[in-house]
Amino acid sequence: MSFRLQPTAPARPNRCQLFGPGSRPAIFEKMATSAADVINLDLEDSVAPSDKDTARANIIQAISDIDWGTKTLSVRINGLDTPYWYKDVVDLLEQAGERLDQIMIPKVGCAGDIYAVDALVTAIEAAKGRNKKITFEVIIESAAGIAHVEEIASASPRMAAMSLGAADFAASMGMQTTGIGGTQENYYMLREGQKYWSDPWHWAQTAIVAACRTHGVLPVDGPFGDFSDDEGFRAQARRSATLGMVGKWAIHPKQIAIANEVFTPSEDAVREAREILAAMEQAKANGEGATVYKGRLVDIASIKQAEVIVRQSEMIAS
Ligand SMILES: CC(C)(COP(=O)(O)OP(=O)(O)OC[C@H]1O[C@@H](n2cnc3c(N)ncnc32)[C@H](O)[C@@H]1OP(=O)(O)O)[C@@H](O)C(=O)NCCC(=O)NCCSC(=O)C[C@H](O)C(=O)O
Ligand SMILES: [Mg+2]
Repeated sequence: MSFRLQPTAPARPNRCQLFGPGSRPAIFEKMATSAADVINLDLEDSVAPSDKDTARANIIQAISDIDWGTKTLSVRINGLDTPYWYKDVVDLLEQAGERLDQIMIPKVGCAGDIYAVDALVTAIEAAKGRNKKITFEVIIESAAGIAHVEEIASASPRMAAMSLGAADFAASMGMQTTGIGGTQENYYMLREGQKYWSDPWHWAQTAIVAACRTHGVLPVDGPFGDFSDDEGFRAQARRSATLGMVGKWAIHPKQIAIANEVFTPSEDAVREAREILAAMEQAKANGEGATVYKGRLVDIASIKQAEVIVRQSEMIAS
């Protein structure tokens, strides 16, 4: 371990982030009563330019009027390359109640983007005497974003979460696909005439996970566009969870249950983790740093791996 200890990410459930356009207030109550841990009310790409003002007003109203329970309540503002974002921040921070937890900043390209929003948010919080400090989540969805992913993760103490936005990311990278996440037909290895599909999102996901874990930020997998493909969504979510991501977006309510299932450690996984911890306690009592569990080596690193699973399950249960 480095002399500098790895900071812990915010201890909150973040298995599923449910999105809904700010221009469609009829679904807000349904979002609030859903099983998603995080709600993302959108002002950005699911809202037409002509609807931006109405969507902003709908969201401000709904933040106070609707009972959002214990969910993390987040609003996705417009990108810093648009004429909308400053008004999103000013109106939300000046007019929305204290129930707002978080702002999602899309298409971030460098730490300076976070700095700009932080400066504006900090000034309004002070001017308005807001008691609760707003946290930030960002979307990595451009070549610049992934190239500067670590400076972005450490850009502000407000940073709480970071997602991969597969659609804009693919466009920015010039990828030959119109799919949003999942298997891409032409991304395969060929051996003895057989195709073996690889995961084109893998490298960006691991870069995000490493940057987030270095700086105590939650790494999250973004959208999976084909909401009729449950098994494709499940497979993508399982890969993300295996890599260290804590959750995934839902762009349709039917994706929520699958995300919650995948990002909640199973009873078997928790039982096994607890057994490994017990085996290592016994090893320690015997003066040993390693032992055998179900025919395989477990050692001091295994304690940390098992603790990740136990901590996740305890945090979700609490
Ligand atoms: C995708 C949708 C437009 C589909 O809506 P709809 O046609 O109404 O779907 P259904 O008829 O199947 O709906 C069934 C019931 O569920 C309710 N519903 C629908 N959507 C939601 C929702 N998001 N939250 C809660 N409830 C919802 C319907 O009202 C129906 O209810 P009932 O009649 O009572 O049975 C729509 O789902 C939608 O708008 N989804 C979110 C789109 C969005 O926000 N996109 C932005 C995020 S993805 C992105 O931006 C890309 C990213 O940035 C990147 O670059 O990768
Ligand atoms: Mg996007």
